[in-house]
Amino acid sequence: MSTTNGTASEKTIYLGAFAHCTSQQEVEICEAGAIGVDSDGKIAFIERDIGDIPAYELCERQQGWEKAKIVEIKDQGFFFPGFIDTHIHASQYPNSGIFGKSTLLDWLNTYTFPLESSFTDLAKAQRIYARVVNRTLSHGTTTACYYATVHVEATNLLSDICLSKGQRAFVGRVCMDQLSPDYYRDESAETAIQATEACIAHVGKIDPKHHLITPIITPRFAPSCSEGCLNALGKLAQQTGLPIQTHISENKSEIELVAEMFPSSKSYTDVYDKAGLLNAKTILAHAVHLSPEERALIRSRDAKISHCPASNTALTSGAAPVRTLLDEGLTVGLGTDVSGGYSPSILEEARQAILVSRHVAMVDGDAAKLSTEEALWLATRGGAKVVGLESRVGGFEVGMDWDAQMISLDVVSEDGEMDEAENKGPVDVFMWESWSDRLNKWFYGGDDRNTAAVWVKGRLVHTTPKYRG
Ligand SMILES: Nc1nc2[nH]cnc2c(=O)[nH]1
Ligand SMILES: [Zn+2]
Repeated sequence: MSTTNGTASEKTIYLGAFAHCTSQQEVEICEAGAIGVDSDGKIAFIERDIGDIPAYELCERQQGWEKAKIVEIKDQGFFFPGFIDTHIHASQYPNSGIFGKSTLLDWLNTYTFPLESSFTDLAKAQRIYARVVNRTLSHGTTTACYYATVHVEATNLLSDICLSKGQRAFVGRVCMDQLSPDYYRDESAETAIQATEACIAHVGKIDPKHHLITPIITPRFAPSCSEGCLNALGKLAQQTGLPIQTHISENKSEIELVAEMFPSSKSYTDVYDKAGLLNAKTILAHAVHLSPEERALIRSRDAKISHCPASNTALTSGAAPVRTLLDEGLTVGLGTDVSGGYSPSILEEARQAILVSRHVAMVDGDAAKLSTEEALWLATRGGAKVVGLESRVGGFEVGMDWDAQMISLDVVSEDGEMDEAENKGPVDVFMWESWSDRLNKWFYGGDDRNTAAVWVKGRLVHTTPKYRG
């Protein structure tokens, strides 16, 4: 069950344990915390050790907070920052898990283009987009970078749905004027630009200051865009200052194709750079097979990378060298890449990042291994940097927005029996675990049953029966 509170938030104090990343290697866990969130959704104060002070006393201690609402973690759980999905195709959600043994280029033709082309049907778009936003919220995703389709009306609908359900979103109308089948492509570079401008104008009407929704310029990937289209989108990005998202260096056949199609460019990365599409607001998904020169170019432009390990494994694209990317100073976040990736969960993606890093380590050595802390950092602070919101979301600090999830863990009964009446989560706590153990048990074993409630900018956007606010 999911209920939402569409009203403006009231002053609220969140009581109980909380955890968040304080650096790429460190998670701070406070066992008895109190976080005050003002009616504008911003964190006003954080107390790290309230001991057993009763809630009413805490309210009286903070001037102006006497009448604050209290939301308390009553069982074994903790507050955690909302997840940031830096790369997800909302339109492909119905195909999650359906990819067989395909690889990128045949997967696009077999599964993806037929589904995306059907978004002329607005009733279908409404149903799918409502579901994917509900589903990602239920997994704790408070910010998502969405690819929609080429269709203006359906893309605008996705923006409307994110706004009404309260999810922070970057919404991209997909541009593709060559190579895809006739039934699914932009007629020309000019129509691709006009359609993109129409989607930007729509967001300008529903959320003019981009409080929650931001349009994002979206050339699908180099092979599906003519040079004219890439150049025009680069110009549009420069004129509007809007962010850009695209795919890069995902699959070896794709890279060969780019080399054939753009012979005057030095590399895949150079294609985007020449078109003015490589800057500090560019999000490049995959980045599996980049050369050292390409990584240096990306770094010099301060462009960002969305690591999509589940998709890279499912489509046999390769294992991205995340340790190398991080060591070279590139900014990295996580992307589910639904439906190249099979899951809408960033927690699952973080686990996959760890497992893929183990496979890289089996070839390149132990230094490639990511830790739980690093994967959680990629899922929160790293993602926030990728989308340019690192001062607002991704952690708990005074002045940041309350984009958060309440994680709830179940305690095993004395006799070990399961109470079938309750919708128990998959993580069992025996009460001998340290807080770090609990965090790891959630990380490796948890799912959306453990996400009791979710807030964006202080607004409650998802709850389960486990939430007792
Ligand atoms: N994973 C993935 N790669 C792409 N490259 C171009 N389009 C796509 C897509 O939809 N998914
Ligand atoms: Zn993708």
